[in-house]
Amino acid sequence: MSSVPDNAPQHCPGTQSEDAGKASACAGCPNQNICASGEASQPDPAVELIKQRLSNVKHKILILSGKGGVGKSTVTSLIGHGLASMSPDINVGILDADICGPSQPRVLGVRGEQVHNSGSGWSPVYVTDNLSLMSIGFLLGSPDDAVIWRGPKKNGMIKQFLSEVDWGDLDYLLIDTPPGTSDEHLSAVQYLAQAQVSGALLVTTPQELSLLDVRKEIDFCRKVGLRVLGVVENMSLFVCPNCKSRSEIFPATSGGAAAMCRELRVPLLGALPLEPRLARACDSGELPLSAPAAAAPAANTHDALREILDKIVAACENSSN
Ligand SMILES: Nc1ncnc2c1ncn2[C@@H]1O[C@H](COP(=O)(O)OP(=O)(O)OP(=O)(O)O)[C@@H](O)[C@H]1O
Repeated sequence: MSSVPDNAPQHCPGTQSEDAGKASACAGCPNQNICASGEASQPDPAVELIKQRLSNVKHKILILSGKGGVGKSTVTSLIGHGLASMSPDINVGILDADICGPSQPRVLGVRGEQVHNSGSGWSPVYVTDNLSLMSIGFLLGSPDDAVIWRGPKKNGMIKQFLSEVDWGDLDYLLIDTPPGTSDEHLSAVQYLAQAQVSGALLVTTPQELSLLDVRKEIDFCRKVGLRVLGVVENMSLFVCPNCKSRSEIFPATSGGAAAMCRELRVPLLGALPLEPRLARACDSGELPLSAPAAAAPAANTHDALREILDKIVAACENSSN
């Protein structure tokens, strides 16, 4: 991974270089003194702390999307609940690291719950017996409060989230990140460097606009050495509940996620339909997979989700072998 900070001048030799802080390019750089002292090349102690903290978590998955609003949080909650529903022995945690728009407490129906801090760290909120959630949403005074933080404060919160939540033993930890590739993503990847992340799962709609941004995410993953577990295409088709006709609400003019995955050689995990019942369940905080039959998503949504879950389980098992 590059050791050149974002705010570095042109021709920066990198913080790990022997010339760090001493090259002519370093003159006037705000980091020059730190680099020259050798401090910048020291590993951040948080990396080791996070490795220890997450040592009881078998599979850690980052959920990324290029664009906002493509359903990343919805898909994260569905996958989390879906994995937890496979067996009461499978323990799943969701870390809502979407610091500027934490929506998991609402989607999972635990808005207004309190998190407690004890000697062993923050306890997450339990959505079901084997599905837990930690979100900055729990720490805000009101759900309508806006979080306006600069980079260092956001990075500090990510570090705290990764190092101070007492998850207990988990089979899967899903880390729901903000849209795009920002400082927070880079920080998360750097903090998780020693924690053996299984990989990243990318969420997109079939629209070219969303796919363009997912291409950037895939490039990001490749640059930081993060394995792409696969892509989920969300809101791909709409099946009319009355006449059963199928429509592409977000047309896949360039072949959708399938064509992109073929071209970039990344796995397509599946496609979830546009399903009004999912949107309604998420708004009301009802877990769609536990909803009564009249409000539950249609069979094709369940089948699509099952296929995605099976592929995630297989990809994670593969990465730990
Ligand atoms: N498959 C789907 N069918 C119907 N509605 C959906 C589907 N997926 C997501 N939605 C709805 O789309 C809206 C946006 O979803 P969501 O909040 O999950 O997106 P997001 O990518 O996490 O957004 P952001 O990045 O801005 O937080 C929500 O109202 C959600 O209920």
